[in-house]
Amino acid sequence: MKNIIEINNLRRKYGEIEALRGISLSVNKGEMFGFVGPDGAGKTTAIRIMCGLLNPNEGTVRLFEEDITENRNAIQKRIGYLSQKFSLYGDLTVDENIEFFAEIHNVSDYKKRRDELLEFTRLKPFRKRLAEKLSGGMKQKLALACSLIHKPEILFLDEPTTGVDPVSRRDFWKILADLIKDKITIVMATPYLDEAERCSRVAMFNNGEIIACDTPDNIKRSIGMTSLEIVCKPIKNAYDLLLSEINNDIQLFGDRINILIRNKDEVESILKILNSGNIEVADKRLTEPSIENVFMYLIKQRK
Ligand SMILES: Nc1ncnc2c1ncn2[C@@H]1O[C@H](COP(=O)(O)OP(=O)(O)OP(=O)(O)O)[C@@H](O)[C@H]1O
Repeated sequence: MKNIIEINNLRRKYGEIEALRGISLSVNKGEMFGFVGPDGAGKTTAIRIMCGLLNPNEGTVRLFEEDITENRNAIQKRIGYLSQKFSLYGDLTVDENIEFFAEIHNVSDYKKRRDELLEFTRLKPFRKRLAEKLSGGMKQKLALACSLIHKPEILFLDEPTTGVDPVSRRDFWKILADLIKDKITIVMATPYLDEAERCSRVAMFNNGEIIACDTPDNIKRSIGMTSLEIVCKPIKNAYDLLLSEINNDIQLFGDRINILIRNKDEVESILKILNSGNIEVADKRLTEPSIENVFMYLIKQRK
């Protein structure tokens, strides 16, 4: 089985709102597949339909080569879902939360699995702690452990690291990398474009559509642009000046400006413009565009 997930032409409306406008994609077994895009782009709706929790208005979902509408119960036993609203029980301990989810999933012989998961998520020292007393990062790791108790073959994660501090995020990603080594397939929605870079493939969602779907490297190459990064000051003046003088895609990141250029000859004319505005350029370099650059570029192209 190559494609463990196949969705075809999914459409879903909420009243007048078209949350999904005919999306299709397939996920290979063992992939770490990312759904990226702004709030409201349709990522959660797509995941809920793929988990069989919401029906589409049109289109099909096949998991493990079977149609979800025909085999919902059997398929749901083989998948895990960590939703944005996944709720732990604050008045239960770490151990008791996992036990509770084991019961929900009818896992009777759960103790060995629980120990493995606590080891795996490095939560063992905290097993007797009430869930409400855990840090944000630990809560997410416990939620992940709960959604893995029944050994799912596909794991759907909806923004699992939103609001989690950077160190815990890194820790969480190490755990996900171990899951991939164990041949679990992961589909993960994330608003963080740096997380998208860690996925084997990415679907970029915008306004209910998929505007690009490929490896991060191929997506970056696909636009045929280079990123010119300039460190200069006063940065705001430089940004305003460039916006008024050139039509390129320009983004401001702290003390640097990123400009997408098609042709290296453009560098000279951009530097001339900055010079004419008495902008002091401390550094400049050409890099491949970031996923964020590309995403903004693709969205603008469609407007
Ligand atoms: N239950 C609902 N009723 C009405 N509209 C909804 C409902 N759920 C989602 N929507 C709308 O459908 C669109 C897609 O939402 P969805 O939650 O799938 O996007 P998302 O990319 O996951 O964003 P977020 O990260 O904010 O959840 C949005 O316009 C949203 O407001």
